[in-house]
Amino acid sequence: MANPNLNAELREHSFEQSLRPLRLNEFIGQQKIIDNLSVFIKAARMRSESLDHVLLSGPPGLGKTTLATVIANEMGVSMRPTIGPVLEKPGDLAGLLTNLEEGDVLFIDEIHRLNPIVEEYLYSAMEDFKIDIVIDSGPNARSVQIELKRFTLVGATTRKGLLTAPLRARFGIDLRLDYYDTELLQLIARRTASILNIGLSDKGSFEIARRSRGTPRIVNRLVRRTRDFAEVEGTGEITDILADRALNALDVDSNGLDDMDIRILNVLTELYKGKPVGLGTLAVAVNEEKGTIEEVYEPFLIQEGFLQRTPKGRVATQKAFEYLGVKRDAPGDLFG
Ligand SMILES: Nc1ncnc2c1ncn2[C@@H]1O[C@H](COP(=O)(O)OP(=O)(O)OP(=O)(O)O)[C@@H](O)[C@H]1O
Repeated sequence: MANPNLNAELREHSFEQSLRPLRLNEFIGQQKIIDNLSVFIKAARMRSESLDHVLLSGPPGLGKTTLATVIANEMGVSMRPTIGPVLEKPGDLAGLLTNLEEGDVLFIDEIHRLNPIVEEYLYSAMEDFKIDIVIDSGPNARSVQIELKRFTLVGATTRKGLLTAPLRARFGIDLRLDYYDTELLQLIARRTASILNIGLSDKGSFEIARRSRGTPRIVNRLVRRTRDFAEVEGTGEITDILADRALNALDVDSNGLDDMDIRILNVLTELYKGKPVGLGTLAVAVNEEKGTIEEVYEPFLIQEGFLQRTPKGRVATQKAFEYLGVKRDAPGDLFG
């Protein structure tokens, strides 16, 4: 039987693909990264060399996969995508590497989740464009060196801190993507609306942008969802009033906090009353995975000043108490 979650994921994936900027000049925002990349790409092309290996880090949905595609397109080469944990054994990596053409981009998403043994093989591939693989086993086992064509590894990670030092050191270009401001997200919303062929007023794009957690992927999702409301209920144009109604119906609050953000803050303010809470305890309390809390929810809540990470655990800030309208205990009672 068809898996409805899988179908929804596939639809979401092909929707994302259709909106992906393909060239540097279509990529909105992250100006410093784009300026630097265009110099590195131009220089590599002038020397007819492959681009140096690139590490892209930052929270999900900010454009790491998109940038890897853009890099390949600008270099005029193909991109072979894979995901760190999919490469279970050195042979999986060798298979990929030996199929690359000169200058190709190998994109490894979630590179912090590479199997350590596979990672070791990657070192010599990145540095010397060679890998040693062991063939046969027992007394016949022997190591064979395979020469690779020069390629560019683009690694993406939401958790740069988890990368080992030797792997990090092998990337010549190290770029960190940051959350986008509202103005840039408005541009992205307009671009998406025009691709989807739906009207979007200025105020409508502002309403969507400011409620998108600084994230292009969320802008795109909200444009698509508000379009449904506009088509079914309205005049076919996304206005601020319609966007507000649609986003409220989708449980996206006026600051872009969603249901899980609010649950996390509720646990920290109401249940633990501003005391530090360990990640594991928090994860159980909100019924979400630790990694998802760390990679998806916390960075935005920290950036917006709702949550702090302390050595003793996660703590809600005064702003969080005020935002939720939760009364704070007197300071003397705090750690009692
Ligand atoms: N700067 C941008 N301009 C326009 N659209 C963008 C931009 N950055 C990302 N997007 C859009 O946002 C969506 C998500 O981007 P992408 O998949 O590249 O994010 P990611 O950082 O790789 O996420 P993850 O870490 O989850 O893999 C894509 O549909 C892409 O088209």
